[in-house]
Amino acid sequence: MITVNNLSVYYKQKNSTVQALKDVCFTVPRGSTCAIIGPSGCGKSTLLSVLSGLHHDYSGEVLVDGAKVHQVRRQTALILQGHGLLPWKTVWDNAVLGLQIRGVPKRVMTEKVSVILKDLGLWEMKDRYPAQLSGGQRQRIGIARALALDPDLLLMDEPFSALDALTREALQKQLLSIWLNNKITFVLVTHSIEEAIFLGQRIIIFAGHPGQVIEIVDNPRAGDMAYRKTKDFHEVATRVREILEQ
Ligand SMILES: Nc1ncnc2c1ncn2[C@@H]1O[C@H](COP(=O)(O)OP(=O)(O)OP(=O)(O)O)[C@@H](O)[C@H]1O
Repeated sequence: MITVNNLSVYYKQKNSTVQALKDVCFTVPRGSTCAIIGPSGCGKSTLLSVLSGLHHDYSGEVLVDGAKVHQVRRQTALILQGHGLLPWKTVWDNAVLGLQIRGVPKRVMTEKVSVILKDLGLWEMKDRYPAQLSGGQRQRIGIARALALDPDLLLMDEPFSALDALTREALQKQLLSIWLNNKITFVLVTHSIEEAIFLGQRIIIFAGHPGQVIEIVDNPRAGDMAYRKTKDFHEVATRVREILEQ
């Protein structure tokens, strides 16, 4: 689904240039999950901007579904940290926003968003405003809005970082069931080793300034709800921690 070859990104400022990524190479198979982890400032968010088509000033090759990424792609959804909710709109109005912008007929929109809100446990609160919800519920509206667009690729930038541990685990599981039911490809940027291992079948470890890939760990058991409590899980966690500490 994703092929990245020798990707380098520079941010040009008035009097200087910052290189954010250097010679990044990796692939993500269709329908699989991938976690991107690395220290602050190593270019993870920049990578998501490139993959989403928001940042197209790069060198190297970036292909999504076989096509070069040079603009925002219709079937790619991006969920950012702040979830981008409009505070003056209700849960329902926030969730249908993307479909409204695309001019989807009201009946189709209502059917689709109703199912998604029910699946995500947001139906009862559809007339509330974001300020009247918990952090986890707000994050789920962001996910609902993204899913309503029927993406085949879901990109997430630290979606659960502001949540407490239990809410975070509940949302991780919810994300996995969405993935199991919809078979979309997802790429998640995270600072949490646990989260990367629970959710990422491929874990891409970044380091440095400019950011480079230092290791790619295959983690095929990600996606199994019972994985977190296994010995394998803790072994992979130790390995990833050692690589990050190098
Ligand atoms: N618009 C910009 N202009 C100039 N430099 C930028 C810009 N955006 C990011 N950078 C720089 O590019 C590098 C990578 O930033 P990026 O936000 O992609 O890292 P990150 O790994 O996502 O960081 P964090 O984990 O802290 O969110 C950093 O050195 C950052 O200062």
